[in-house]
Amino acid sequence: MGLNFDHLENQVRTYAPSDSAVFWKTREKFGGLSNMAAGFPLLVNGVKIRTSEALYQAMRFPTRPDVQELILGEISPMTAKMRSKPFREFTRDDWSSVRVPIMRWCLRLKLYQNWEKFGHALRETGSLPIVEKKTKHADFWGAKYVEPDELIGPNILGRLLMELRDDLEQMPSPPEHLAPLNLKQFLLLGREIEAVRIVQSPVSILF
Ligand SMILES: Nc1nc(O)c(N)c(N[C@@H]2O[C@H](COP(=O)(O)O)[C@@H](O)[C@H]2O)n1
Repeated sequence: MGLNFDHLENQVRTYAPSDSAVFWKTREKFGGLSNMAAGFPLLVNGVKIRTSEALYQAMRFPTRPDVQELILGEISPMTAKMRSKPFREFTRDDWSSVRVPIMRWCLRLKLYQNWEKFGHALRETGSLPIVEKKTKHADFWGAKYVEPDELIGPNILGRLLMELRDDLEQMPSPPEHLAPLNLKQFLLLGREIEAVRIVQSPVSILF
């Protein structure tokens, strides 16, 4: 089941935090679900990538391998995100319509290349709604507290994670490859992204 892509930012949802798997800080409960969580390395076109956040931010700039390199070179995922900010005018022009499939692809890769660890993080949520908590704005990816017992927002990241959790239930093992997205300029460091071979990638091997 996929998300309906029409005006996603208007598709606001309401969640009861006490009955949800709410995450924000990476060291807190369910923190492994955050794109900012360390310890879920990725390998794309032979390029080592520390976090799904760094990969997602790099994908904004397919025609700027120099910017991608700066983002991927950052050790902290938050700094990788901050690195992208001065260059946002160079974001691919179709970003608002491709960012959700790109995020979905990043999350799939995070699961397939970190099968046990990320699979466990997803399963640990049981059947609870998954919600990324926002402290200031209920921006596109998360939801924010409006009352102590009410989180409201589009929560697109949480919804993609729930979709992935549903898919995981049907998958006894990771696939051998993750297909690239059928997008123009799906590039990493100047090379078209190919089908990603799924390697299990403990941090100690990669970094
Ligand atoms: N500012 C911030 N701090 C965190 O700890 C976060 N988890 C997030 N959210 C993540 O930011 C990514 C999208 O950022 P943009 O839409 O490019 O601004 C995405 O991974 C969110 O989950 N933000």
